Amino acid sequence: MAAPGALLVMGVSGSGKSTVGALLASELGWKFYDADDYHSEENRRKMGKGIPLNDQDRIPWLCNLHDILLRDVASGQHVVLACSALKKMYRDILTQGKDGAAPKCKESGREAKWAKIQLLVVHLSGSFEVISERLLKRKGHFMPPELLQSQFETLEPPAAPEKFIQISVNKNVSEIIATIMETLKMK
Ligand SMILES: Nc1ncnc2c1ncn2[C@@H]1O[C@H](COP(=O)(O)OP(=O)(O)O)[C@@H](O)[C@H]1O
Ligand SMILES: O=C(O)[C@H](O)[C@@H](O)[C@H](O)[C@H](O)COP(=O)(O)O
Repeated sequence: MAAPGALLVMGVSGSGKSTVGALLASELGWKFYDADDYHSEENRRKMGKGIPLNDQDRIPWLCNLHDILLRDVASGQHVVLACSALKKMYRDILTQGKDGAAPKCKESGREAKWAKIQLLVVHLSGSFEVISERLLKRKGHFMPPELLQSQFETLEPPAAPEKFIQISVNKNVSEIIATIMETLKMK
């Protein structure tokens, strides 16, 4: 795989995407996007009420993120995106835009350009017990811990041909960052 232009840090709520993604971007000098910041008010309200999002809620959000990434990567900017991206279809929308969401992504005509972009997926993986414990301690976040079960049910871990690495959330943040940096050096 050629050096990735974009890196997706994915996983269920509370797996450490925002923490790891922000630190990693700062270490690499890459631009950082946290997908949490791009949810509509409606999506936030829904999650806040303890109702899991469905495909319909997530597709426009993912298309918007795709458009943002496409614009950056096309201009030579390297990016780290922290995003749940729980299903394979969601990751396909992030990378290809059009696939699975043809009429909804504004930039869908440009996927030929995107096809050349290398995306490395970093899956932060852990047990329900460890992650729920972290969520119960986390303060000031709109996502209620009760939604974690549905996140695990929705999760489709990345698999070949996706370019991915899986890292255990049991490692501390520095170890996780070091593993990702090592992987990037080998690309
Ligand atoms: N590897 C880790 N080890 C211990 N605690 C972590 C680790 N990664 C994240 N945390 C903590 O777990 C909580 C959830 O992390 P966060 O980055 O908000 O996850 P996400 O963005 O996936 O929802 C935060 O309180 C964070 O400080
Ligand atoms: O796809 C979704 O259902 C949401 O994106 C969700 O997975 C995400 O986790 C929330 O944005 C909460 O934010 P945290 O992941 O930071 O808890």
